[in-house]
Amino acid sequence: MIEVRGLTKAYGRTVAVDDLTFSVRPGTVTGFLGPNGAGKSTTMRMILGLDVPTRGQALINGQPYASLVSPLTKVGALLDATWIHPNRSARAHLAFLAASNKLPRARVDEVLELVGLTAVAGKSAGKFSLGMKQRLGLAGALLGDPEVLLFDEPVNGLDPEGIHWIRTFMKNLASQGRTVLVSSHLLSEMALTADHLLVIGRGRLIADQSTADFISQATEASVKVRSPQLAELRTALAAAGIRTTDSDGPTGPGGALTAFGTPIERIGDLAASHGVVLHELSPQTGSLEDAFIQLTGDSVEYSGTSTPGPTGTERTVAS
Ligand SMILES: Nc1ncnc2c1ncn2[C@@H]1O[C@H](COP(=O)(O)OP(=O)(O)OP(=O)(O)O)[C@@H](O)[C@H]1O
Repeated sequence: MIEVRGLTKAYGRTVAVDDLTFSVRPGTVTGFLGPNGAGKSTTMRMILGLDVPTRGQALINGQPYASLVSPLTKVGALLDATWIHPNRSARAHLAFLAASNKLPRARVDEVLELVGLTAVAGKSAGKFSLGMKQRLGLAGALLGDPEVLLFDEPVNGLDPEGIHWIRTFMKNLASQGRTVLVSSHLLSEMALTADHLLVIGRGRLIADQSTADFISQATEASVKVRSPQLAELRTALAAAGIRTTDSDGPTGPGGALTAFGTPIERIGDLAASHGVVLHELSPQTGSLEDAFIQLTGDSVEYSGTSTPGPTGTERTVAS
């Protein structure tokens, strides 16, 4: 369990983290989201005792990091996978970590096996691909078999297979009853990985709720309907006071509409009562990306226009 109470960090006049209070519970993957510069890394660094809070505190299983005995057995972290001695082999890197934390040497081969690096354990880590470095970073985080794990952007730059592997790996760690906090900008990936979300903007807490609630609260549920009798259906829905839009947009092939604010059963019943044939009737839920943009819009420190500037480059304006 991670508990953060009134956590604040100011760098001169910049308040990077502003009075954050939340708990990260065991048994689930908690996603830590926020626009660039929101304060995610600073928060993680304070939880891990790498930065000193200006105010407030962060506790791991009831204790600040600094007072943990054998901290690697309580909390493991992957903050920067490229932070490896380039000439050291994966096994030597982990053996060094194990020795400096008085952890059993046998654990090195166990964690290499867990992350699938046994076959390359003798190779220089400097020659590893980014995906292999991420696996080595995970192995380091798991060396002490900790209950609490923090991962900062663990899937950054990985290919789809690597992303899938890390997703499954994190879900497994949570299902073993561990506390897993993971930050990422890959929202479609976080929607698949995290059951719970902490969302921050400009250092402040915006949301602390289940991923499903976060999405449904910020986006409007709707129903997509495809029919060869679209005009009749549109008229029938309008007569029933149901708002619709053209699903395929002005340039699409037509034949489908989206109806808002009405249960799917009522749409189906109305179509049947007007003798309208349906080829599709499907519920549409908003995406995590839609919800994120909706709820963090005011917290984005630097936003770009989507219109290229006169030289063809994107204009960026501070909001
Ligand atoms: N050592 C530092 N000195 C001064 N300012 C800092 C320092 N570290 C972070 N900041 C500032 O604190 C704010 C939060 O930064 P932080 O890296 O925690 O955000 P983040 O949410 O992790 O961002 P990103 O998603 O871009 O990695 C930013 O305005 C950043 O410029």
